[in-house]
Amino acid sequence: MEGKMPAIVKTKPAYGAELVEVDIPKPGPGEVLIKVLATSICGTDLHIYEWNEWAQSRIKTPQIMGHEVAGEVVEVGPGVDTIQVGDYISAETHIVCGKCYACKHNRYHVCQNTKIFGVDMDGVFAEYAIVPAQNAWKNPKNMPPEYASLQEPLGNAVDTVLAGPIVGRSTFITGAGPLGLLGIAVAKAAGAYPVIVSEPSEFRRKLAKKVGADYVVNPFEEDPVKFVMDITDGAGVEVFLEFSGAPKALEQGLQAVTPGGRVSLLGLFPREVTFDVNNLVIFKALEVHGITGRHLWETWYTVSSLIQSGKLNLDPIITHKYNGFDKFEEAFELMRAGKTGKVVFFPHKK
Ligand SMILES: NC(=O)C1=CN([C@@H]2O[C@H](COP(=O)(O)OP(=O)(O)OC[C@H]3O[C@@H](n4cnc5c(N)ncnc54)[C@H](O)[C@@H]3O)[C@@H](O)[C@H]2O)C=CC1
Ligand SMILES: CC(=O)[C@H](N)C(=O)O
Ligand SMILES: [Zn+2]
Ligand SMILES: [Zn+2]
Repeated sequence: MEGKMPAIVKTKPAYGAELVEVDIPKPGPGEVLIKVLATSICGTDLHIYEWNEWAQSRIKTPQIMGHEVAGEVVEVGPGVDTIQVGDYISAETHIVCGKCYACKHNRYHVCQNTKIFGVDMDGVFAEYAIVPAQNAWKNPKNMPPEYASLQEPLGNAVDTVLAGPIVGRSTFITGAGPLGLLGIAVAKAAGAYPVIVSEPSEFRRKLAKKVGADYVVNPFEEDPVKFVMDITDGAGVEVFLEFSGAPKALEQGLQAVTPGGRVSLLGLFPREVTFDVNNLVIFKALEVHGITGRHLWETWYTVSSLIQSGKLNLDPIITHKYNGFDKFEEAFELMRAGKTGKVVFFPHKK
């Protein structure tokens, strides 16, 4: 395929990005070219857009942004025999080596040589994009592209929620950003009850209720730990899921989880965190899980089945849909202001 295409490019090592015409890429050995049908913004894209400390340490400009995607394969590179033209795919963002100690122990999600597209190489905020064939995930033809694009972050949420037993378990979630909202949807679909959500943004507390949260609390106005204890008759919750990356939320969640309960930590903290490990973890004998990426490939099977089951209440989470990329700056600013759930672009819709 020859020609030019619009793409959202991090052109300079500074705040923002630009919509520019770039060459449609050619798939190399082991790669496929997809027509991007839907692509969604992740919190990591926002870090890159804002050009925070982490982004400055990791991103090489100029680079096409984005890593959440659903598309149709339009060209395959040399040596590709698992994927063919016409396949409808999404993509695992972690490109793993298959050779390191972690990969040899089937822990691909923590491969020591992970490269992430849209982070370490050109991404998918464009009309066409390159995906390594080893990272392609085939979608059922009837899965809406906006749902298919959400499978990657849904994978983070699934690994967070389903790190242990959840059916009938009382659950406390801190942070109802896009990922926390997906976590609420997964927890409810998996039978957690009650699901109690702590979130300072009123817009996102309302979204959390729409997605299925049983209780919501504003941690900036009332003590979420007391709120949880009142609901659980002083026992605390069986499960604490951290989706905010706020140090205070972490401490509150560890106080709110019942002794012997379990904890999943997905949120990334802005700096090192100090808290009373002896009394909040050790003497409570908590089971604590660090969550990153997605288990390859079982998490993708779980996500796809959950979406096809119709039990995931995703529609309230997709708050903004844009045809083309023209209004991408509006999209990023709204997300930055915490006034969105998931934001999806449809590059070919006019
Ligand atoms: N471990 C991993 O593999 C990945 C981790 N992440 C991280 O997961 C986190 C969630 O991602 P997004 O939803 O996109 O982030 P986000 O920043 O949009 O959402 C975080 C939410 O936490 C809320 N919050 C802030 N302080 C709080 C407090 N004290 N108590 C309760 N809620 C509070 C904010 O209002 C916001 O709605 C981020 O830290 C992100 O960097 C994202 C992708 C992958
Ligand atoms: C880097 C990312 O934001 C990505 N969603 C991931 O799972 O690693
Ligand atoms: Zn992401
Ligand atoms: Zn590896």
